[in-house]
Amino acid sequence: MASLRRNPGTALTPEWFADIRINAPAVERRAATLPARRSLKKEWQAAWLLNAIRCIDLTTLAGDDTEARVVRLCAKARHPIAPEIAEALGVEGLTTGAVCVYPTMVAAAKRALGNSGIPVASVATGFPAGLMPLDLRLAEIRYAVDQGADEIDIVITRAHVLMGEWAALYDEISAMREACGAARLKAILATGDLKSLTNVAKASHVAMQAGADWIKTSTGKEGVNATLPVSLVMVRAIRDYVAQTGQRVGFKPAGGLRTAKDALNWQVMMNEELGQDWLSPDLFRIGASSLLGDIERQLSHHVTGRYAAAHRQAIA
Ligand SMILES: O=C[C@H](O)COP(=O)(O)O
Repeated sequence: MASLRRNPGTALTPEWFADIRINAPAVERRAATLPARRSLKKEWQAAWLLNAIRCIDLTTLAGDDTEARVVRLCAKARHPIAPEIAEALGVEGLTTGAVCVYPTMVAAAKRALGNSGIPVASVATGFPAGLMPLDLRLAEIRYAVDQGADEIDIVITRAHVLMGEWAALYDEISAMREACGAARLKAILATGDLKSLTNVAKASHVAMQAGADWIKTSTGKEGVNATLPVSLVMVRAIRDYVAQTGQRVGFKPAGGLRTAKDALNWQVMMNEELGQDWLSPDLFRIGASSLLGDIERQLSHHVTGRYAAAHRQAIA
């Protein structure tokens, strides 16, 4: 079995990020060109949307989550588009990139996904705020892994970023990575809480130096979650890290990606900033709970020429 990509991390190396100053207006101008700059040809749009589906971490992270809802979510992850649409598009075996749930739902997801090969991601470390003693946060990671989680989406202590306590941030993420064992780690930066794009860039570097396998924008619970400007800053930090270490790190925008157009925009950015390799589930995931519905609607229209009136069974 091919070994999964891991980021070994480095020693904390402040000189690689201490002098970063992000020119926010310039980033915002560049991000604003993405949706307009590249109108994908119609026949290519379907292919890009299918690619987005295989990169989705299909997510339910709600206080009223039930095992039944998780079972329905996993069924959707295994068969994300209607059979007749898949057949018309000549697609077989399409699944989402992963399923993302709370720790106590991991076992149900593992059972429901069976031998599909779809990874289960679990949030942990006191999601979404992370304000718990470190030993309890590490215990939660170990619990999720013991339940069968293949990936752990951790949240960082935002105060470490806001106070510039980079060693403390590095140490906590390193400890979390160790607690993950064989499970891969996604570091949620909660960028909507970080006050500046410069802080987002620095936190991205520290998370990668501490061994994060992906860096992720948001929990989906902040006031502002994934945006194209923030994503641009994070993927450029990844580009710097690859140049500094030769190690590849994945990117996961999460929170508020709802439309097929969002899926196209983020993929155009990934392709233009990092290259085609970053359009694979190993290096790109979209954390989303409702995006798949709009992609399905667009694919159905692509095949039939009309929008499905009553959309397929909702998950929730
Ligand atoms: O990580 C996943 C996010 O919580 C999903 O956010 P969403 O419900 O806005 O798609």
